[in-house]
Amino acid sequence: MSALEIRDVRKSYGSVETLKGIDIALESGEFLVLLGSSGCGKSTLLNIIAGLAEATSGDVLIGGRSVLGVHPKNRDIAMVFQSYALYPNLTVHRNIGFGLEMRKVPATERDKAVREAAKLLQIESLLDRKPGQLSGGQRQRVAIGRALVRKPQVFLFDEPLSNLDAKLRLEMRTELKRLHEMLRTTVVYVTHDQIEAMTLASRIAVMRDGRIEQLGTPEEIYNQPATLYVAGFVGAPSMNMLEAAVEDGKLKITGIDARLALPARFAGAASNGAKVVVGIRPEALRLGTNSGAEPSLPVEIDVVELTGPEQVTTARIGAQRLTATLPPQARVAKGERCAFVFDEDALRLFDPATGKTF
Ligand SMILES: Nc1ncnc2c1ncn2[C@@H]1O[C@H](COP(=O)(O)OP(=O)(O)OP(=O)(O)O)[C@@H](O)[C@H]1O
Repeated sequence: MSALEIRDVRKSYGSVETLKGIDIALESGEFLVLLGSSGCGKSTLLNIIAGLAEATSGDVLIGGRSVLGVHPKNRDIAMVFQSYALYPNLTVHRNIGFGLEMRKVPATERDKAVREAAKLLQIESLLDRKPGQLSGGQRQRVAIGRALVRKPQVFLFDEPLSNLDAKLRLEMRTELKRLHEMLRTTVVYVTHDQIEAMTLASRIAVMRDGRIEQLGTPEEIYNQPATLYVAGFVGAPSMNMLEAAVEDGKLKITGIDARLALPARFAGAASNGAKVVVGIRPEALRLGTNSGAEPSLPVEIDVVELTGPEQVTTARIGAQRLTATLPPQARVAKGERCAFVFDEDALRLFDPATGKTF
């Protein structure tokens, strides 16, 4: 039995279909990240799971039970929002215990649960303060504490870190990962931050325009993107995409004479004459020579940006561009002609007509 199952969920606002048939089944303990750009329907889906919005059709099952029509507070879920929604006049202790207080949980039991959560979140010393006396990160911990004490079957997070500054975001991300590894509660987490998705998720659903474009482990999403959209969305700098065509069993990059061998794994899929998009990650490219010993692309260096751990190097290849993340000691200069080499395994091929991988 799945901990959470979403069956062909659709949602329309008037004549606009915001969710166009979403299917997901989560095992207990999974950490699912809904990843996608603004407006793709992530929050709508989360709100439908929470019971804050109603699906136009389809079903949501929590622990094998359909929760359609079930009030949010009876769904055995707890939600953490981007705006922490704490009660400013109540102490941290009462904020964390508020849900339990509403359910008439006796004070001693409540106190025990609050202290347990506070200990997990390392905010025991703050229990007597009011939210106004806390930093952003501490407030977010309180909001998480309030969800924790309910011991729900599923945690729902809606961009919980987006109000924090970069450093704190990173700390809280690690904290969330630690908490999940400890508690192993099923999580659905909405973000548009691909690093958050890659680091936290056991699986990522990349959403686009009301649909799931790809559902897979972070490793699958990164290494085997199913579509050009996914390939471009995950990874920074993003995957290089070169226009090319299949000619006599080779890949001819548009606008230059260079040809690459067509890897055997694509031989049956991409037919002669077919236009293709060649995908290759910036970190798969190295400086090398056009000796023919390994696949190589002739380039002219255009922009070199040292970020500290690497040099993000953008080069021209005909009228197209290629970005390589090179080690800081690589000697490259604007205007230089050289070759980027790579392992054949790193090459991805997409059909520009459908956007899908071959
Ligand atoms: N109550 C509503 N009435 C009408 N349209 C809505 C309503 N709520 C959401 N939408 C629309 O549905 C689409 C999906 O919105 P949703 O908030 O789910 O996207 P999102 O992926 O979470 O985006 P963001 O990252 O910006 O929050 C958007 O086009 C939005 O304008």
